[in-house]
Amino acid sequence: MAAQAQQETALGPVGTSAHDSLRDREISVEQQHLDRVYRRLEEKIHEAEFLMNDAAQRGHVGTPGALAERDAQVFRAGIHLNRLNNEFEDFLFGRIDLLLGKDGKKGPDGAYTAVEPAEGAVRPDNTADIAETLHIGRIGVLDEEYAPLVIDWRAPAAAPFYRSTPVDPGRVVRRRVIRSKGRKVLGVEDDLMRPELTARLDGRELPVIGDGALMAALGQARTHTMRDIVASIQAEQDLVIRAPAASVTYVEGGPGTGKTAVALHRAAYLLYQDRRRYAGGILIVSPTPLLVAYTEGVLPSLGEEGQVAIRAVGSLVDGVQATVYDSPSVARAKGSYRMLKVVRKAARGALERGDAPTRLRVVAFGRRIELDAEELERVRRTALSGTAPVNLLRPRARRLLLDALWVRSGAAGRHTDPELAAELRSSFDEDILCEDSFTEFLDAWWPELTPRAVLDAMADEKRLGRWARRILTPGEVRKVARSLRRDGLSVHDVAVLDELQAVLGVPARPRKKRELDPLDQLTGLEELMPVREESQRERAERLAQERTEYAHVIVDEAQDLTPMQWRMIGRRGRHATWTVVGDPAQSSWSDPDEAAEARDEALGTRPRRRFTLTVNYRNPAEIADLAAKVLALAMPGSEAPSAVRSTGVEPRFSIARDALGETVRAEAARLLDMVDGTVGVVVAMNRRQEAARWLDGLGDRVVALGSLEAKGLEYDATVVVSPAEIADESPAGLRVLYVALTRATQQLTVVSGERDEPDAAGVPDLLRD
Ligand SMILES: Nc1ncnc2c1ncn2[C@@H]1O[C@H](COP(=O)(O)OP(=O)(O)OP(=O)(O)O)[C@@H](O)[C@H]1O
Repeated sequence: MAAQAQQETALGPVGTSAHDSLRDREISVEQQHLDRVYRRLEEKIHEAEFLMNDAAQRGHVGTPGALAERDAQVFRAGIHLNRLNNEFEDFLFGRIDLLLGKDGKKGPDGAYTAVEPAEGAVRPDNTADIAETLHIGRIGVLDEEYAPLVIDWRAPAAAPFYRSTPVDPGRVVRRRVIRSKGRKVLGVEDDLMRPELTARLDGRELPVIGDGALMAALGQARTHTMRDIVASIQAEQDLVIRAPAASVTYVEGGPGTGKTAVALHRAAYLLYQDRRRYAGGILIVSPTPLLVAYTEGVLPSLGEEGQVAIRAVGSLVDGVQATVYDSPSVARAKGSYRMLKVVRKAARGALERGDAPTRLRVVAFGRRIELDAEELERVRRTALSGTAPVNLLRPRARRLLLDALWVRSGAAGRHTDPELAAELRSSFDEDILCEDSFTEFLDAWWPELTPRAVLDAMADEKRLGRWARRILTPGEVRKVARSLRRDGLSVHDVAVLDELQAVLGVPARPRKKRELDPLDQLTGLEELMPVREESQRERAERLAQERTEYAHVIVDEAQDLTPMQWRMIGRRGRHATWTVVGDPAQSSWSDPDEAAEARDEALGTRPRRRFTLTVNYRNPAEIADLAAKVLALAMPGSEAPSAVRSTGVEPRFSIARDALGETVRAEAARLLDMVDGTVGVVVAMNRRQEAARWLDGLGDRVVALGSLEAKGLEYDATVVVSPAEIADESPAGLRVLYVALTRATQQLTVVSGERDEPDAAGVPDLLRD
């Protein structure tokens, strides 16, 4: 608003056409710049292609030095081409006009580095000249003279674009967001950071267009994929994105404060800062596959393909994609620290199978020797003592069996001479080891256990009962065993599988010799080479398969992780730096203290850098105010973030008398007519399938979601079905309801059933004052 006022004062009263012509003129100024940028990009693409061809022509032979140089050249050109060829929707999106800086120093990107204006940059009569104009884009582009045509948004010189505010403007006079599609500039929106100044650029007064980019961005209709926020990152968010990578960056903030967006932009920023280091991989852990699908396009739109693996917590183990949810009580048993104890017992106990041999018979020195069940049991117990991974104990078990057979053979006391005794023993062992029956026995009696096989063994209620004695209640044992007999793994089973993998261990196998390209060895750069044919998802999957640990781990919706899940993620970041984002008020986990302990164990003693995000960019105030009522019940005393805008549209309440499905369908259809984008219908988890049927035929702008699946997502409009059902689903139900109520960017309808005890206006008990 300040910007508009300034514009009108500067130009005098203006009619619409004057207004439009000023806007058109400014658009054409930016268009000229964008044309120049594209001309330069084309030159760079030709250059990169030339370099690639030139390098290829140098062939595969040469001195190691020449080959290394060739490879490095191909690498650089490849990265470049990959970036340049990326069709960015709005390649160039920002501009700042700056006062003269304190010193005349330039940074590596060709821009002046000073944050504060030089003395005298503003004259006593509050006039000033613009000394520098910087354009900000998704990647940096230099002109022929190495002057910056576009500054990469992650470069230090771009920071004032995000950090500058009218309260603390630094050198920035005007901040402009440029909207473009392909090569065409469509619009500009300006914010004036120093409204008190009359600033001149090339002798003309600096014009100001529009009333700010943030509101324009927030008002846009939502699709099923998240957009980047690169053109409108706010100052408090920028501090998080650019925080140093070291140790743990811990970010809290209520719904809609941009935690997910910030986490994704931070991944892109870290790669920009230190690409080599993060070639070790960045892992982003997301709560659901729906949120992975929703966010997965953001990094490519920021110019980052590969290097970052975004994975749902149910897909962290290779080859597994769990989407099934356990009932709250089963989830609680499987996710808690108690399960760790059960898993450790199961991993050892799984060797005792009904079909395992109970007698070992061998022939050595021409005699038959036998170990009975009791003896075998004793050997097994001795072998299993301690905590070493079960699969690595097979050689120890074999040795103990040989010892027991040796004792049983009676040959032990035959020689007093130690050398002769040792020789005799070694030929005894050899005799047995080359017998097929011994190896067959060992394979059956001490097989290599897979996590899956042990999990299957846990599905047997009797066996699980033994392993979980005094750890789980009999009721829990029954329910957990039953859940494991169902088809398909649950999200919580995945952490159990991963723990089993750690407890069982993988025995060393003879290594297959990999055929190496000698160039790989020379440079080690093959990991960094962009492979253009691969999509982000394919590359992430490939990288994840190759990797068990990452250089940086970003955890989104961290408040939901169970202790077992923290352990699983912790194993992937033992040497990593971390960014952890979450909101305790949205936690669907019933025991936050236990989860906090597991989190602290995963993060170790690394120092924490804490940030809080305070502004809700998603919900209009009308929806945020309603959700705040549930927050007050779920977490009394905690503060809701303040909504940045208001739409004047109050949430709507509707009562479904006997026809829940029909009412929900009608409300969803109504919202589809009112908004351009998406509609989400959030129901209690056990109504998921039913709800999908209610919406049959309404088109793909509307989706039905279980309450736990709504996590992190957003829609133009939402229908929240029976708050009471959602709240009663689990001990964390009120917090889950808070999540459900905070998904809409424009409109919210609450449908109540009988259980909600709605008043005459349809407002359910839980949402009344
Ligand atoms: N600076 C910004 N400019 C424009 N849009 C923004 C900005 N910050 C956040 N948003 C938008 O606000 C919405 C909420 O952001 P995001 O999903 O990252 O929030 P969140 O804190 O993760 O929310 P939740 O905790 O509810 O999952 C998104 O649509 C995001 O694009």
